[in-house]
Amino acid sequence: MKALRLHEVSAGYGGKPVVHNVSTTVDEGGWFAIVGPNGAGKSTLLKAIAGLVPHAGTIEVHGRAARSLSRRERAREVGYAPQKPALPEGLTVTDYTLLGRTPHLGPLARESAADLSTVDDSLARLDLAALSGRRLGTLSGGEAQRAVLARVLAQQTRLLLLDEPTTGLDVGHAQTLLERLDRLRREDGTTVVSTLHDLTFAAQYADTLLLLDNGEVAAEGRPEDVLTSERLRRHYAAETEVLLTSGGHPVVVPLRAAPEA
Ligand SMILES: Nc1ncnc2c1ncn2[C@@H]1O[C@H](COP(=O)(O)OP(=O)(O)OP(=O)(O)O)[C@@H](O)[C@H]1O
Repeated sequence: MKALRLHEVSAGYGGKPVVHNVSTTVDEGGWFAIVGPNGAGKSTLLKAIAGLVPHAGTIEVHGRAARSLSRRERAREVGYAPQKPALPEGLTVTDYTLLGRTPHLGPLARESAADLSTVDDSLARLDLAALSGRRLGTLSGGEAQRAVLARVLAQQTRLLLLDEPTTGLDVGHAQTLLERLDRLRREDGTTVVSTLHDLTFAAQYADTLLLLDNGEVAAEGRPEDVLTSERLRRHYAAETEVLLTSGGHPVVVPLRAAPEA
């Protein structure tokens, strides 16, 4: 089964689409990265899939029309981590992560021992156990980013929508985070759909890239097929050289202009 199926999806704000006619499918257990220049519509497309922005066309999540899902049903199917989350500063990391269990709580809205154990597991997976009692307002940017992911992991959905999950992380923390997500994907069969600005990271982790420009699909396919210096010039106005790692993954190197004589 496909985790996600989009057919001629348009989405935008105030009735004005900024994403136009996107059709694609995402395999269950795959990692699908949406890339493209600033303002291309990447976040808007993710928000449309998460049900936060209205859309035209069809979005199916695990074979069910997204429009037909109640909020609670959707929250059990789809976990969404925004690029700029509004964090309640006074909540502890544990209490915030526990919010991820909300769609699973029974009528009395009391969390069970199993819910608490899921929270502990999510915190451990993101290396946050030592910070579990800290208030969100006291965390560094990278720690707060991990807390947001812990809440989404605690939601235990089969599909994760992650908007720039490595924003504000240094190369080591970004790599560790992407490795953790990759492990989750391999161990639990979770599907990851993420936007990623770092094309070299995107090429390392995603099996498919969707290149959006001006709200339209400019290219889609394997990273080594999508990332060409010609496309990066056309869609990003960037001069680059695309190298290959020994493992065959593209590496995008920005080139400095030749100094004027
Ligand atoms: N809430 C909003 N109301 C009106 N326009 C918006 C809103 N959010 C985004 N837009 C506009 O929609 C377009 C696409 O924005 P979006 O955030 O989806 O792009 P993006 O590809 O994620 O960009 P970036 O790489 O800069 O994060 C932009 O022109 C942006 O100004």
